[in-house]
Amino acid sequence: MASGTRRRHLGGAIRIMSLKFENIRKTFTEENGNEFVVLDDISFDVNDGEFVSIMGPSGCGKSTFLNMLAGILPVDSGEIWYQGSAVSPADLPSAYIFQESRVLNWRTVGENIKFALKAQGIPEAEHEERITSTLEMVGLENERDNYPLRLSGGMRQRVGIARALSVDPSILLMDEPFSSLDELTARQLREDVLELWQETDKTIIFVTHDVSEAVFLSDRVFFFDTRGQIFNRAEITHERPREPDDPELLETEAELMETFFDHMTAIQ
Ligand SMILES: Nc1ncnc2c1ncn2[C@@H]1O[C@H](COP(=O)(O)OP(=O)(O)OP(=O)(O)O)[C@@H](O)[C@H]1O
Repeated sequence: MASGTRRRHLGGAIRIMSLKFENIRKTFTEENGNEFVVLDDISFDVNDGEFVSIMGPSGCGKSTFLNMLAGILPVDSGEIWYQGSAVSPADLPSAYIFQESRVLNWRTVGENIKFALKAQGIPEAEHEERITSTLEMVGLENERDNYPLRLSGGMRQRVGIARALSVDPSILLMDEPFSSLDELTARQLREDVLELWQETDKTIIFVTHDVSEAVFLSDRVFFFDTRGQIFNRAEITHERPREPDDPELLETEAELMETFFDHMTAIQ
């Protein structure tokens, strides 16, 4: 993947708020009929081309939030604004990258991407170019005719990324995409995703429960708690490119973890 230069979104001259969530609320009903609140009054905005992470403990509603943005789950109440208009999730130009790549094992890598292109109604005439270019972007140009089960976990996740990129979404929704990979592979993929982000200028909303991953990747990190609220909005101002083991990044991680534990203890 080629390296690219990138404007800085935060603190730089260009800062366009494109996506806004207002008072998003979600409840589920338990088997006994009791309703419980998963997300309560979630409000934040995301700048065009920004990399934001949603961080929080297991069960705090991170995936639920992303699933609502993807239209997989209905939003109970609240509004989503995109480029100045109130929209429904179906109107968001987004693509989802799941924790498990969710590729179709009985189709080749190329066919998996074609499947996504057809599902999105992309004209047939564009398929060839899109398949070729997105496989090149993720370094899988030689695997087009291979089947996913013959690929490593990291490569399968790259197929998932290529499939998402192939429909050219403005917004990428990523739900713990590297959590099932070994740390070396995850590190490589984090760097590759950052390069792709820099080259393509996508807006990324990334869910993780790993604070070091959030700090390494993000412009801002929104911390959700078990009451379904945002309790910390952290701007990560470290220069890019970043090194995962940079002592300054580690210091930021430690500070955020302390804030996190203090808060979780306080609300227990
Ligand atoms: N469809 C559903 N029906 C009922 N309850 C649900 C449903 N989906 C999620 N939940 C519950 O909502 C809560 C939030 O789940 P969610 O998967 O969003 O959490 P999460 O923060 O992504 O957790 P993790 O990091 O473990 O993936 C959990 O208590 C979960 O059991």
